[in-house]
Amino acid sequence: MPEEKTLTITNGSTVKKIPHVLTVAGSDSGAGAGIQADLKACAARGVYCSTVITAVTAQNTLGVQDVSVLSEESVAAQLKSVLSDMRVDVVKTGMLPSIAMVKILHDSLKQFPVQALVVDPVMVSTSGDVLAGPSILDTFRHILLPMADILTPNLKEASALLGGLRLETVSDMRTAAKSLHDMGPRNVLVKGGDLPSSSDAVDIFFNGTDFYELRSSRIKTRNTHGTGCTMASCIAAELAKGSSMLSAVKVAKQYVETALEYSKSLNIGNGPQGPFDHLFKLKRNVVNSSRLQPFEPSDLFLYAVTDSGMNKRWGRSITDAVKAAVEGGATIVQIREKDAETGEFLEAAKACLEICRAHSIPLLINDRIDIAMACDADGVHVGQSDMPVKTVRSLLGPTKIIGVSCKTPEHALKAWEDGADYIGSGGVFPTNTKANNRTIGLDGLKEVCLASKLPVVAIGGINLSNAKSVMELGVVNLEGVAVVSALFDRESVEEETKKLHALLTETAANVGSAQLV
Ligand SMILES: Nc1ncnc2c1ncn2[C@@H]1O[C@H](COP(=O)(O)OP(=O)(O)O)[C@@H](O)[C@H]1O
Ligand SMILES: Cc1ncc(COP(=O)(O)O)c(N)n1
Ligand SMILES: [Mg+2]
Repeated sequence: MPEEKTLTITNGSTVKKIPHVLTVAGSDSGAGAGIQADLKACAARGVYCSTVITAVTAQNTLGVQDVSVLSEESVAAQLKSVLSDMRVDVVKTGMLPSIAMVKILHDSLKQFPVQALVVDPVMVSTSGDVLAGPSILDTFRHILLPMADILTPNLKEASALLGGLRLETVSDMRTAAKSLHDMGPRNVLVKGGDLPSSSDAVDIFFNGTDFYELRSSRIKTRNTHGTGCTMASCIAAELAKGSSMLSAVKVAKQYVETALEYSKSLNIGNGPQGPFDHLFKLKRNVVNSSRLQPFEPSDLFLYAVTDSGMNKRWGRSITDAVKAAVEGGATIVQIREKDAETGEFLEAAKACLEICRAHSIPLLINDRIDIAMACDADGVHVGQSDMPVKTVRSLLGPTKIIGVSCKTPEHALKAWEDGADYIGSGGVFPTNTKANNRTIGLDGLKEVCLASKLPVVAIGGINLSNAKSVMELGVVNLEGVAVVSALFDRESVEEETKKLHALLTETAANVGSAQLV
């Protein structure tokens, strides 16, 4: 995951830093919500998660059968243990069942300040069971809300905090977001999962100045237990990675939607509200058991992109070209056929897929989502003017790899919000492979990498004589180089790939021992 990559040198040794969220919440024995949802959501987002347990609930898909509230001393001790030792970036709160616990949290955060506090004011479970009684409302209003960087109530919680205000429309949700903001939290997200009349799942985000209406399709599923906890944890995770608040909220919404879509027909328990699968990404291609590993940023190390014109010039078939690149050490292949007949392209893609599968490396298709779907390729690569990433994601499902070409930090941020897996950035150097392609240079590449939340592969005019200068940038998120001419416009594709692989390996060894910026 890209977020693990900040390397720091202390006394000559290399230390890995991982963003860290602490959740202060209740345990759910059914593991759909509460602490268990928080752990899974953070794991799915590549963030470390520590836990302070406030209560132990006996819960399943039918409802809440029992609640045991932990002692205040235990909660205070857990908070001290984690906060005094473990460098927490963001704290997320869920079930806080007593006034004293809110006060203890307040005092702990005064003593050990963190970068942000995400408050999910859990009061009533979706099954209708009370998790924190109305006597806590004043403490929430006067102590908890003013501490929050973001407050994420559902409709019932927003209504309770506002003294029973009726919330039935999106316009009511805006009014509620504004009134809650007046109580002190820096940002408010009123979640509309339970909005009765809406065919979309609509949330309202308010930052004190602007309102944002965040919409996703409403997934038809019984498996929505834990959506609120997951949403708040995912926001916390993205904030811990350094994201802005609006971006964190958008990513969290997209993540919940994708997880629900992927889990819509899961069947766990006999009750009306089931849990969903947070770790759906780990299941990539398991069904076809052809490529068991999920996408790894290191797959981008030596990225071979085929070119139909070059293959023609050298009298090679696409499959011969791909086979040579793979045998020379390419770590991922993209087939880019701008003028092939569809039937012919599909047959070639199937043959290339077999070669790549035999070597356990991913095969992506440039632009042609239909071809990728037809041959069950590992994913696609799209440009800024091709099909939008969100649409591609909905067509290909959550587990396929989606790459997108980005020239600016804004492109990079959007790619991440829309659910891409990596970005290609360039042209780094001038190139003849693509007409009218603006060169961004090493400086432009560096700027994109620093802004990106996704792994980056550099592309455009990269060859044996300049690849070293690209990798020596030593910038975070830069995982490798993508090459066209330097491999495929040559006599021996395999030899050229081997040479480039050796050069990249040597450069990576030198860069790896220096500090990343
Ligand atoms: N069926 C659904 N399809 C898509 N998104 C949903 C669905 N149900 C809830 N959500 C989303 O999940 C997040 C949690 O919202 P909600 O379920 O209202 O909170 P809570 O779980 O705290 O009651 C929100 O972003 C909401 O829009
Ligand atoms: C221990 C615990 N904490 C929170 C919730 C809320 O669940 P949801 O995320 O569906 O609002 C829950 N049901 N149990
Ligand atoms: Mg919910």
